[in-house]
Amino acid sequence: MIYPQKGRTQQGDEIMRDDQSGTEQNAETVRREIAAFALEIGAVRLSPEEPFTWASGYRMPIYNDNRLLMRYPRGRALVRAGFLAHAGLGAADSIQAVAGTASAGIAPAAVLAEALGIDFYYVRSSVKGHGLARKIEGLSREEALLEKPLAGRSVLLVEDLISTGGSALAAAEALQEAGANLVGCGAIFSYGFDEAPRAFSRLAPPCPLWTIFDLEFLLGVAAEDGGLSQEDMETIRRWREDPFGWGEGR
Ligand SMILES: O=P(O)(O)OC[C@H]1O[C@H](OP(=O)(O)OP(=O)(O)O)[C@H](O)[C@@H]1O
Ligand SMILES: O=C(O)c1cc(=O)[nH]c(=O)[nH]1
Repeated sequence: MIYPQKGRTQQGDEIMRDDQSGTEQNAETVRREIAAFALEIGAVRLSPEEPFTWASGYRMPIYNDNRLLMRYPRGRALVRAGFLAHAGLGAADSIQAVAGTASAGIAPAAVLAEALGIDFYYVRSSVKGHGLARKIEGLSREEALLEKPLAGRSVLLVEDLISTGGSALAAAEALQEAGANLVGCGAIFSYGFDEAPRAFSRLAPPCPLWTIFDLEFLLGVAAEDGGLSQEDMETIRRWREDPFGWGEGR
């Protein structure tokens, strides 16, 4: 058997060594590396001529595919380190479980649950139409018998990406309805639109929303490292003038 050389995409050990420190400096280092890596592997794609349709239905010229980050050992190590470095996880001791949003939030949530050595669930966007007919998967036999299966459990929701925040909000509501004490929602990436915090402000009790990095930060890294072409930077600049109106009539 031929074993692959340990290239950049397979490195991870050195990131994992001190990813528990949770300092701002560490968070900043990981944020830089994850943004640079996302650009390097082509996770950020631009297609103004044939726009992407987002989950919210909007037509947009940009698509950030975090699933590609999860493909690589280095990407998984950076995601793990990014979550662990976040100040919101300073109270990690009080978190009893991580719940991922289906489907792209499942892998990062499982990676984090493993790193913290705690339980893992995932939340479907709708109740499954067959089998156990569940919306929240991973309930123990005992939990499944309860009307509020997650009553009293402190759960962190993990999403891969926040655009309007609608998908994460739906999962958060499902967890709260199941009785969970939702301690926060952490995502790998956010576009930084006002829509997401606005959507989350509807939650009662409130749930802090935070991300490892956002579009503004990614563009800063791209400008310094040349991770995006001038043409792509210009496309993004024009789109950002009116992101939700950009796709009208296209
Ligand atoms: O903030 P929002 O406007 O809700 O958009 C973000 C959501 O869109 C994507 O999921 P998608 O529905 O494409 O499904 P997938 O996770 O199964 O790929 C992404 O994984 C987020 O869940
Ligand atoms: O809003 C979305 O659906 C969306 C945007 C994006 O950039 N990447 C993604 O996976 N989903």
